[in-house]
Amino acid sequence: MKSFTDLFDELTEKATTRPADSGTVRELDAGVHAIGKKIVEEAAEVWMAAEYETREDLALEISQLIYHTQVLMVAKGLTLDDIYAQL
Ligand SMILES: N=c1c2ncn([C@@H]3O[C@H](COP(=O)(O)OP(=O)(O)OP(=O)(O)O)[C@@H](O)[C@H]3O)c2ncn1[C@@H]1O[C@H](COP(=O)(O)O)[C@@H](O)[C@H]1O
Repeated sequence: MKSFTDLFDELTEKATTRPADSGTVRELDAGVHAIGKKIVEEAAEVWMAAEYETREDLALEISQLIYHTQVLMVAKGLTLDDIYAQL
């Protein structure tokens, strides 16, 4: 099982090593505007899943929202500590 920190470390590594088959690299290359749109899309899917779908569906949508949010963090050079400082 992967933790929030594990995923962030993995995405940071992908941004550095830039493997050709990485969706994260493709998303980073698409830019902040495109990543922001994914976040809005996933946030809406989280909302809809919470209202109308199963707990499992909701967990999946939340995981995707976390993923795209972390991609945005990497794109903008934010660290986990930058976020923890605001919690
Ligand atoms: N956790 C995720 C993850 N969650 C969501 N996604 C992406 O978000 C998409 C889901 O969005 P949608 O619901 O819109 O599904 P979709 O419409 O089929 O996707 P798109 O057409 O929009 O690409 C997936 O297709 C993935 O592209 C993720 N992509 C990668 N990860 C993890 O990130 C790590 C690095 O991945 P790579 O960079 O691809 O190696 C790995 O551990 C992966 O498991």
